[in-house]
Amino acid sequence: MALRTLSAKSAAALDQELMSTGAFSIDQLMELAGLSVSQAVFKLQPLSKGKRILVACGPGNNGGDGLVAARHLFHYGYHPTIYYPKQSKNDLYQRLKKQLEDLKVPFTDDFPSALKSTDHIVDAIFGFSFSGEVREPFPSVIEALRDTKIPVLAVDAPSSWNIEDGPPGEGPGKGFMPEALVSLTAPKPLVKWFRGRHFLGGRFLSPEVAEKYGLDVPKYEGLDQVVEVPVEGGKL
Ligand SMILES: NC(=O)C1=CN([C@@H]2O[C@H](COP(=O)(O)OP(=O)(O)OC[C@H]3O[C@@H](n4cnc5c(N)ncnc54)[C@H](O)[C@@H]3O)[C@@H](O)[C@H]2O)[C@H](O)CC1
Ligand SMILES: [K+]
Repeated sequence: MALRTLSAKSAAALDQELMSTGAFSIDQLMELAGLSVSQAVFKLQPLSKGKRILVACGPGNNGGDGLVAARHLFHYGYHPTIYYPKQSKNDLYQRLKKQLEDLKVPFTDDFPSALKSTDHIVDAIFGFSFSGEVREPFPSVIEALRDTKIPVLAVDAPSSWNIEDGPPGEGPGKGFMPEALVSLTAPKPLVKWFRGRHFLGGRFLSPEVAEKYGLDVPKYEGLDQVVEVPVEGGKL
């Protein structure tokens, strides 16, 4: 049975509730999200299969999840490289960036070259607040993600997909189908169109909040922050 999904509006409302009555801070939520992303990478791309991970980060919190994931990946023994062309001045992102710089994690402006020397890609460009047509400088990046043979893990949404209606019928993201997706807290409606390996992260929700939003909480194993879940029509 397919997991219940959360619309973009409900996902934003849930985050707001977690940060108000739930008493979480944005830093905590992003840290947990990024930790889940890093564990999904570990499951898809064990160190023995290649350590070079290109993390493409967008301007919002989806990009922040990517920055956090990169830090964890460094400590697991991977060699992350960051593409982060639209950097926010916000203190949270600046601190995440500083933490990576202190680890000597490289930042690159040259996405096509970075793509030639990586084993896996994390798409942390846009999440549930994406809307409209992809604006510069991201169209060519989305096209490259669409065309590459290197596996891509999408964070919360394949970037450029409409959160409710799924893959775009035109534009750079037309035909973009990442190998894997890690949904944060709950899958978004776009998951209906997704064909690939699907992970869920969010092992911190209280039973009350899960019930209020009608969310399924699958069984996480051991210390895992992600669990692999079936895609619609697929089997595990
Ligand atoms: N619940 C959790 O586990 C958490 C998930 N998190 C992640 O946060 C994103 C949502 O973050 P938000 O900042 O609201 O938005 P996005 O990152 O999706 O994008 C906003 C960013 O992108 C720009 N933008 C929007 N549309 C376009 C466009 N067409 N072209 C170019 N740029 C565009 C917009 O201007 C903003 O700058 C969620 O998916 C999770 O990944 C959090 O970490 C909290 C906990
Ligand atoms: K994404």
